[in-house]
Amino acid sequence: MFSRFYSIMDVGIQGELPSKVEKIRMLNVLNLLTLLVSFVYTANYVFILKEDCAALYNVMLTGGFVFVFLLSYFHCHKAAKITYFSFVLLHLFLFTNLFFTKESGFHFYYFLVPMGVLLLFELKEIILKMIFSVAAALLFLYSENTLNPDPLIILNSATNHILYQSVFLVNMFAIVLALTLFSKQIEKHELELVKQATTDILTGIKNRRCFFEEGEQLLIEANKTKQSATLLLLDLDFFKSINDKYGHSVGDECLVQVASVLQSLDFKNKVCARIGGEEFALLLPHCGPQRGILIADKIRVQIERLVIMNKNENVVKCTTSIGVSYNMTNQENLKALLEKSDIALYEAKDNGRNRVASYSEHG
Ligand SMILES: Nc1nc2c(ncn2[C@@H]2O[C@H](COP(=O)(O)OP(=O)(O)OP(=O)(O)O)[C@@H](O)[C@H]2O)c(=O)[nH]1
Repeated sequence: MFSRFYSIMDVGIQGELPSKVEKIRMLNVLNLLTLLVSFVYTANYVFILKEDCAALYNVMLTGGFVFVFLLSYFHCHKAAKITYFSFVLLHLFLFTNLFFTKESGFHFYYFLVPMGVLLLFELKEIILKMIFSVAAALLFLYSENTLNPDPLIILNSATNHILYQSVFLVNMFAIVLALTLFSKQIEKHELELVKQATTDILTGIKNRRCFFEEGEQLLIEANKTKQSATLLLLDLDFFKSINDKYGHSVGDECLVQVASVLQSLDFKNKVCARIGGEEFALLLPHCGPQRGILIADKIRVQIERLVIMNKNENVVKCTTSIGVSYNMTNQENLKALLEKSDIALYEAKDNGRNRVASYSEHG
C-alpha cells in the first residue's frame, strides 16, 4: 500500500534534475489529494445527499486530475501544473456558479490556489503564478457578488451547510499540509546548503572551512581539559608528476582513495578533511605524539599500498609525506598547530618523502 503511494508520488521524476524532483513530487501529492477529496465528495453526493447528477459532473471533472498524472508521467511538468490549476479553477467555477450556488461555500476553495501556485511553480515562473492567483481572486469576487438564481442542482439549506463546513475543514487541512511541505522543503534545502558548504566535492570528506570550524572547537576543548590532541598534515608526493604522467582523472582517483583511507581510520571524534589540492589534515583528540606518529605511519603505509590503476591498467604509485605536531603547551590554536605540522611536513619532504616527521621545538 505504502510502496504504491510512493510510486504515485514519484511519477515523472526519473531522469529529472534533483532541484526539480521536489516540486514534481509535491504536484503529485497535491493532485492525489485533490483526487481523494473529489472522490469523497462524489461518494457524499451519491450516498448521503442522493444527488447523482452532481456526482456524475464531479466524476467527469475529476478526470482532469487523472490527465495531470499522465502529463507528469510523460515529463510535461509545466503543462501538468498549468492543467492542474486550470482544472481546479474550472471545477470550482462550475460547482459554485453553475451546479450549486455560493451558499455551498465552494468558492472559498479559491483561497488555496495562490498557496498551491507558490508551492508548485518555480521562482522564475512569476507570470504564471500571477495569472493563476489573480484569476482565483477575481473568480472568488465574482462568485461572492453574483447570485446564481437558477442552479442546475438545487440543494436545500441543510445540505449547503454541510458542504460549507466541509470546505472549511478541507481548507484547514490543506493549509497545514502546505505549510508542512513548505517547511520540509526549506529544511531539506538548508541541510543541502550546509552539506555543500562543509564538504569537499571531489572526495566527500570535510573541506578546509569545516576543518577550521570543527578543529578549532576540538582544540579549545582539549586545551581546556589539558588533553593532548595531535595534528597530522599530509601532502601527496610528486602529485604534479602523477597528473602530468597519467592525467587529471587518475590524480583525482588518488585523492579520493587517500580520503577514504583517512575516513576509514577507526578513531573516535577525529576531524579529517581535505584542506588543499593534495593536502589533507587529520586532528586526533585524546592522542599524544607517540601514538600520533604510529597512526601517521600506519596511514602512510596504507596509502603506499593503494592499488590505483590508470586506463592501461598500470598501477600508479601514490605516496604521502606526513608532518605531526601536538598541543604541547595546551595553549596552541589550530593555526599554530598547522604551522608546526607544516614545518614537520617539509622535513619529511626534504628527507626523501614517503615518510613521517614530527615537529620538535629544537628543530
Ligand atoms: N588531479 C588533481 N590535481 C590537483 C587537484 N588540486 C591540485 N592538484 C594538483 O596538485 C599538484 C600539486 O603539485 P605541487 O604543489 O607541485 O606538489 P607535488 O608535485 O606533489 O610535489 P611535492 O609536494 O613537493 O612532493 C598540482 O599539479 C595541482 O594541479 C585536484 O583536485 N585534482
